[in-house]
Amino acid sequence: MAARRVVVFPSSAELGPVLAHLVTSQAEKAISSRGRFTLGLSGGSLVSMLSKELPVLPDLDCSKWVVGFCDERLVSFDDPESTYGLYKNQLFSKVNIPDCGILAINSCLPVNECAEDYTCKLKEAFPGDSFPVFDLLLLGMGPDGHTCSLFPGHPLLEETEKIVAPISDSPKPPPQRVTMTFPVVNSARCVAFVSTGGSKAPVLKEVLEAGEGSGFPAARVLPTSGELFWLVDEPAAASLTIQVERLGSGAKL
Ligand SMILES: O=C(O)[C@H](O)[C@@H](O)[C@H](O)[C@H](O)COP(=O)(O)O
Repeated sequence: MAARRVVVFPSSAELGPVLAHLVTSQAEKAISSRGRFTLGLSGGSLVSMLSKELPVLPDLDCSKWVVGFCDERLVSFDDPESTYGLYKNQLFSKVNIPDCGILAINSCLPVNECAEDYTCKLKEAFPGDSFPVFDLLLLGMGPDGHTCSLFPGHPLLEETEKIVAPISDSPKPPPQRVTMTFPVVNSARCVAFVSTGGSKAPVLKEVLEAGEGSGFPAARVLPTSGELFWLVDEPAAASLTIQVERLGSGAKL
């Protein structure tokens, strides 16, 4: 595994622009070497952060982006709980990602079929990869240590074969979701967690300081050969005793 970087910002106001720069610099790198940029999005506070920061970047060109979802709630796209629906209204409407470059679930299907359908879409978008290799996955972490829709103690944590798994007993509503599995997450070239707020402090300490032994799903995100960033704010970092980097808004990672 490549080295992990834990970077602490005074608040999410300083973190946002640095995250946007990470996204665009990974995009440039990917497009110049492979002709496209594959990005996996998560919900939560990432939606508003990315929607605020990306569209204001001068000369942002997303015409070669392919965007998937690290997990998705199985609700219709016009439901306020739909991660796709939120991104559509807040981000996709403002940047030029081609419609064919957005890999969304089919929310009309029952959960098992929905996961199979999304698996097919990912396989088509990543021909030849046994697990899709995304250039960048953006992840959040809940105060319970979940990431994607991989929840503490859930059997899906042990999934080794599927690319996408259905879940119908999510402890966090809505109960029906589809999620990328750890083999996909850990195949990515770069993974960046964004975690802010004091409610994350105890779990962040466990995840970063006890690692996999903590048992928290977020601690199992250890890209096999990719980079791993933890971008956090001071309140989330309040209990950390490990060495961290401290950066402000003009910084580049
Ligand atoms: O599907 C969900 O229920 C959310 O998307 C959830 O998984 C979220 O990503 C994390 O709880 C982190 O949330 P924050 O980004 O708000 O910290």
